[in-house]
Amino acid sequence: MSGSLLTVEGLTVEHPGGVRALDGVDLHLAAGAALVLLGESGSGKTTLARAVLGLTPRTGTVRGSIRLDGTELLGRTERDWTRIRGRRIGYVPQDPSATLDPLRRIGTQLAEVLRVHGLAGTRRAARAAALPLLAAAGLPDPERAAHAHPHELSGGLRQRAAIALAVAGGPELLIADEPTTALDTLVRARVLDLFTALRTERGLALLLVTHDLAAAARIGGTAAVLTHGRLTATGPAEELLVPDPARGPGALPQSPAGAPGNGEPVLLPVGSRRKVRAAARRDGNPGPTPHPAAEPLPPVPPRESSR
Ligand SMILES: Nc1ncnc2c1ncn2[C@@H]1O[C@H](COP(=O)(O)OP(=O)(O)OP(=O)(O)O)[C@@H](O)[C@H]1O
Repeated sequence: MSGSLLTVEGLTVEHPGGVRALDGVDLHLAAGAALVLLGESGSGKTTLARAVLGLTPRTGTVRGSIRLDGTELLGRTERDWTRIRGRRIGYVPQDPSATLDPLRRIGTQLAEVLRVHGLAGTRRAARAAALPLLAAAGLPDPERAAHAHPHELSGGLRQRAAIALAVAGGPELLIADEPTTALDTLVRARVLDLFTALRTERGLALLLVTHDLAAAARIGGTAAVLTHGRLTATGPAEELLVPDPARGPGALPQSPAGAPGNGEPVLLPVGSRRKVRAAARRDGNPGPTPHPAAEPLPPVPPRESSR
């Protein structure tokens, strides 16, 4: 597919014990675009994100193709991956402590990424370059954040620091795996908006893994649904996620299932939205199975403070 930055074709991943976590998955993500990967627990979302990062466990088997800008990623050596991860593909995990070293200052960690990828010649230049990165990630006081150890920041700011680390190498693709699950509602909205800002300002493509439909709606772009390792729906987020008419235009999707406006978002198979909504109006048919409830996210909130 022309214009595709990430192309996944026929991706099948088997874990030991014959667990087929992914089964013939095809996905495309254009440069600068957003793809939200939805699915219930165990549907294979993390397996897919990890496969794109070259992190499938050695005991697993991977078949198919994963191409970044036309270059095959499957079968790369660990040495190749050290140049791809961080530099071409950034990664934001659910828990920022998975990428932030608790014993080192955040500025030092950012400076190291910049130097490893040849983006700053000297330690001093790297430390100076870390500050605009922290500012771009929405840290209100970049100097303070650079001098802080991770535990000195609030959860939301720590996740922002992890995002700064993920984009420090100037990747074209950012993979975020449930990056807001551990955050409270307000902070969650701010961090999601940061991903959108990074896309528009830096042209980053975003692959967001989540089971949170409100988060998916806030990110927009294309949504893809995994069910037991297979892709069961894909299309524009606004087509797959049903907005609640009772809440007015621009409101986050709410489920018409059972009781309209009951606070539960709902995901519809591609092409069925009109049919299902008509049926729901006609006879109270609950329609498709709702995904786990997600709190509605607030509109553009102010920035969080340092602590
Ligand atoms: N290392 C592993 N060894 C064996 N089975 C695994 C391994 N990792 C994942 N699985 C299995 O693969 C399937 C998909 O798991 P995966 O973690 O990708 O799902 P998920 O959609 O990300 O779930 P969650 O939302 O709970 O994180 C599950 O059945 C899981 O138990």
